[in-house]
Amino acid sequence: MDAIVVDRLSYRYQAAGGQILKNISFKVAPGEIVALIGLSGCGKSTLCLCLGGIIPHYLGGELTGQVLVNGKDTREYRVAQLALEVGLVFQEPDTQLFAPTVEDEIAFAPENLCLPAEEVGMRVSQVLDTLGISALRKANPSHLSGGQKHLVAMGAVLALDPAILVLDEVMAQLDPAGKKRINGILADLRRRGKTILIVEHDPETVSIADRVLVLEDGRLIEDDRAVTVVGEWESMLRC
Ligand SMILES: Nc1ncnc2c1ncn2[C@@H]1O[C@H](COP(=O)(O)OP(=O)(O)OP(=O)(O)O)[C@@H](O)[C@H]1O
Repeated sequence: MDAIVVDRLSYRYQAAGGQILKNISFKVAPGEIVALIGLSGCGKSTLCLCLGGIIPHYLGGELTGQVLVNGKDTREYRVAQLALEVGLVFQEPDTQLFAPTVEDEIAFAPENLCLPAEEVGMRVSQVLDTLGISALRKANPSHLSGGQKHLVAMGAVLALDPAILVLDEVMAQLDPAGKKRINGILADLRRRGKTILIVEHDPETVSIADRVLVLEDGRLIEDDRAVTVVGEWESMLRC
């Protein structure tokens, strides 16, 4: 079974305006890392919100076509149920972080599932270790750098152990060393069987990806192996 199936997806926000996503179809196999690139405003974040069910459940609007995550139609499952399948890390980590410490932040979702305290503690330690942020355990998330906040937000979703991760520009605020570190983390997560869709502006950051999807004005214009498309994309940017 494919991890993600997007079939003829079109979407228009509730507010007046045109279609943001236009007849998009693609599939992602389990364990694949797929990069989604495209110019600002082309609809990348909107597509991420569709994958997590935030669209249409919270934002309404007009959605046609189908989105399946691990076989679940996002229209038929609640966002909380979908969160067990898809971990969504938003572009602005501040919208996701609210707890007084990093460990509370990461513990929040598994605690909400009423998992035993011992299991929650184990998940928190594992996630901190995977992301290399054990030293930040007692830190206040609001005092961290943008890049560290993204790691904590990623930790909060990884604590639910979803099979699919959707990362919306988590590397934008990182220096080259930080980007390299995230690429290492993604490679590690892939080894553990996770499927990852990562949105980035900068094609350089998607070197880890098996495939690149290119979105232009709400349309999927490329779905190809990374090497070819990144080369073409870079030349487009140089024009
Ligand atoms: N809640 C909303 N209501 C109405 N229009 C919206 C809403 N959110 C985004 N849009 C519009 O949808 C279009 C696509 O936005 P989106 O954030 O998905 O693009 P993006 O490719 O992720 O851009 P960026 O790379 O700058 O984050 C934009 O024109 C944006 O103004």
